[in-house]
Amino acid sequence: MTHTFQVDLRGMVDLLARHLYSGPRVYVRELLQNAVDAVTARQLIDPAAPATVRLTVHPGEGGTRPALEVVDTGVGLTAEETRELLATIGRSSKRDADLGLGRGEYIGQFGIGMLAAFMVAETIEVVTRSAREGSAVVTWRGHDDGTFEVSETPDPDGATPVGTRVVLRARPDAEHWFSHETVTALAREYGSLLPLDVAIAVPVGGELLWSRIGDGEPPWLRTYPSEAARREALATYCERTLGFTPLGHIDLAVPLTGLTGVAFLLPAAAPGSAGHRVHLKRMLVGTRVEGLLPEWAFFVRAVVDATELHPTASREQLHTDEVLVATQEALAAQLRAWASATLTGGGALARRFVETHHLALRALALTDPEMLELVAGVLPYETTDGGASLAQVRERTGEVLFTGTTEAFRRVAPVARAQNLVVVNAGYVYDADLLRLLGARPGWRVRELAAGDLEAVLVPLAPVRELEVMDAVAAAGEVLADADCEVLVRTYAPAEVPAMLLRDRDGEHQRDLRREAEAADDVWGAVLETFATPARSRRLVLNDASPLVRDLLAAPPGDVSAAGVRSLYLAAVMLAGDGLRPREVEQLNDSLGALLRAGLTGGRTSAEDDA
Ligand SMILES: Nc1ncnc2c1ncn2[C@@H]1O[C@H](COP(=O)(O)OP(=O)(O)OP(=O)(O)O)[C@@H](O)[C@H]1O
Repeated sequence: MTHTFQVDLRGMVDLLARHLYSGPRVYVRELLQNAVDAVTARQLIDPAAPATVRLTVHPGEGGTRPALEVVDTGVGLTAEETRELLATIGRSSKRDADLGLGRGEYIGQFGIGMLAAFMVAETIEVVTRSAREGSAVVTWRGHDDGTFEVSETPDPDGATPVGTRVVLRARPDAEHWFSHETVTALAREYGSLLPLDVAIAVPVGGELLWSRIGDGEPPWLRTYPSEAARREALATYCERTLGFTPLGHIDLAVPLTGLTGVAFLLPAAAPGSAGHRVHLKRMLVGTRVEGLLPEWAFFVRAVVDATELHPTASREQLHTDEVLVATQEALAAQLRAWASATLTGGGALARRFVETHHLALRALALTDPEMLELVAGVLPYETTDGGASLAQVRERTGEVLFTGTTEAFRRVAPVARAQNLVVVNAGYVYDADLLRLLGARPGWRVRELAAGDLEAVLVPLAPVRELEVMDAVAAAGEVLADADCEVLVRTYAPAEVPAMLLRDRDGEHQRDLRREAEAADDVWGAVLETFATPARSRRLVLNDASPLVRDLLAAPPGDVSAAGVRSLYLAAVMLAGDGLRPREVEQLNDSLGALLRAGLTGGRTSAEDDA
């Protein structure tokens, strides 16, 4: 024997309310949408038929619950259809070629919209007269316990006009969803761009006046007396719907998916995309819809309307399919073309755009080579020669030398600046990738600053001085042997910098290898040894222009000078942005202790005291 699935309506409604829709508010959208779809269907049969939707809120009085009435001049339903469509969850006339005309023209398609109404209604009454078979008026009454009744009243003279009246009576816990203000606000929010005559009754001095919902034509499609007037109207629209005054706007159009709209430039940098305001067939889908624009487009928020994109079942996001992907690609190309034209053209907007959205521009530059060259020409970077674009740096020096972190930049900047070495601070997000890509482009030489670059511009000592300090340097080298650090003396500006630590990526790698070799067993250690070169990976460059260093080099070898060398080294490590390890903290304390005691005892160390 074959059985039919039973549906627990309360359970289904609970599921919808809690897990599919963002909340009961969508019930207004579902009603509006059914009315609009019904009117669309009637227009296809009879283009001369009236096309209106009227909403009336009936406040609860004298023990009755508040109710919302929606009357449309749509296609209506026969008795058969009401049984078939309204009482079967998942059944929709809009998907089915037999029952309707396929889903192309309609907003609905899933056959669950009516259920949404049960999130707030105890009973739903539908009184309808079909445009196709209009001899009777059908009344369908559904209850939230899952039961319904249908009755038919003959109406051969057509006293009741073709169309449908839906009345929702509030559930006791949902009466607040039926206030005039709430219904008006929700209807305006969802229906502001609907192309039909949709109006809500406003009680004025005991009378009801019809107030039209929405503007009908999207503001970006209207005609304006001038480009300036259009710009202003769009800015006002952006303020009203998105809540900010835009720096400017970018027109969007993808004919393939019937998409039109505008992307508004945010007036301040945003950490990521806040989503977009998306309409499908003029009905609002959501105010924070994801996936429409590419990820790098976080400098804009868009408002669009499309006919061929598909919603998810909740109708609050877009369904990710190939149509959406193709649309996203087309929109990405339009944003890129706008950015390219604006940046090339220069001017006030281009300046504000670069100033405000440099991070987004970096992200954009990673998406295509042409944008990369353009961004390299306009994006300001901090360099040791003041603010400049990468193209300007290349022009000045033939090559772009950069530090990969801001800490590294701060460390080398004073010395590099004093030596006229132009170094770019490429420490921001995306910079490393950007410079790597740029380096691979013809005509660009891009390189991360290496220890050798700085060393090369530091002035070597005169031979006589070199001889003078030779022993002191060798002694200092021994002090720092355990830190894997070589000691050099050079003269450089500014004299206030007594020492600096130079490191190579390569050198650091060698250092790691050596450490591993020490820890590894003999065979593996020997293999690693073959890769490691004996050179030290770090170099402490003492500045012979610094009086402090000159004193240190002139001091007799011993605990005090060793403590001095150790302190300079550890200070340089900290300045390089590296934290001290526990062992190094101990060494720093020991060195400071030695120096302090020497100072307090007039140059003698505790060892000498003991003797
Ligand atoms: N105002 C109306 N006039 C005429 N037919 C209606 C009306 N409201 C609902 N219907 C019929 O009831 C069916 C079921 O409606 P329901 O809102 O549950 O689903 P849907 O609109 O088809 O799809 P979706 O779940 O995507 O909203 C519709 O397909 C339509 O045929």
